[in-house]
Amino acid sequence: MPQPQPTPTRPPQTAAAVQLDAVTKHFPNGPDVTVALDAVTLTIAPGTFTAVMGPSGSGKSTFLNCAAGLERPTSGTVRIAGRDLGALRPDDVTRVRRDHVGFVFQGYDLVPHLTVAENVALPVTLAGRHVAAGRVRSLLGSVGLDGLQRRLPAELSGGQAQRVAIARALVTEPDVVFADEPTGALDVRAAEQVLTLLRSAVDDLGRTLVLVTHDPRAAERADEVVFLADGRVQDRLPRSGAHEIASRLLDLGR
Ligand SMILES: Nc1ncnc2c1ncn2[C@@H]1O[C@H](COP(=O)(O)OP(=O)(O)OP(=O)(O)O)[C@@H](O)[C@H]1O
Repeated sequence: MPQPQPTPTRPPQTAAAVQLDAVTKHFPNGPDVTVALDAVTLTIAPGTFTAVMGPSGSGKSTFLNCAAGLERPTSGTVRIAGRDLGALRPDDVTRVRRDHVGFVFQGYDLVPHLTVAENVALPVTLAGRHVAAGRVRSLLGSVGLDGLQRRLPAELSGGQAQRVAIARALVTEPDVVFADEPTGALDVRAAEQVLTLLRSAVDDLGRTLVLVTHDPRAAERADEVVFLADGRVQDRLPRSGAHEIASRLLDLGR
């Protein structure tokens, strides 16, 4: 008689790049509680670009911080690449973030005394690994910054600094890139360049992008726009023009 074979252990199935189930986040507010997120359930498919919009105070940054594993929800579950962050020890959450997630923020967040090349390599060097100089050069080339690797952040324009931040977010080949208002401080032309780069990270590299923005022109590049209001998902819109997105946003405020 053939013996039954043991079931092979498989890595977790990752039909979703990011999965939020009933995620709630409360903040103490004097004697009261602010409900920043209220039972948010959302699946973000791999290789897609999702824009998150909503009025000020609607919970966008809290959503991003919880979805990226930077903040722990009060209740509910967040999965990145199939890993339930709430079930992991803090060190393991850090490892999931390091291995699977890249970040781009409005303020670029470059280290001022490190060169452009050192800033790009930082997520890898912080993890105790080495990144080949050629890889950093080619990433800088792909964001249009050939030849700037020895500059310091203070010697860059805002658009250049944000492109360095994008190269840094991509250096670990993350599954998901979270971006919080990455074009908020840029003029129209630099913003267009940054959005084109982020879009191509999705289309050409297969990354998943989750972008918080107030700008309908940024959101019109997304495959889906998720509208938050009062900490809840109020509306979703498949790829749409800036006018349609702006009018949905206005409707939320009514
Ligand atoms: N650390 C905190 N402590 C207390 N309350 C907080 C904290 N962070 C956020 N909040 C509150 O949670 C709610 C959601 O805030 P959040 O920053 O997520 O909104 P947002 O949509 O990103 O706003 P904005 O567009 O103005 O940046 C707000 O009422 C805010 O005051």
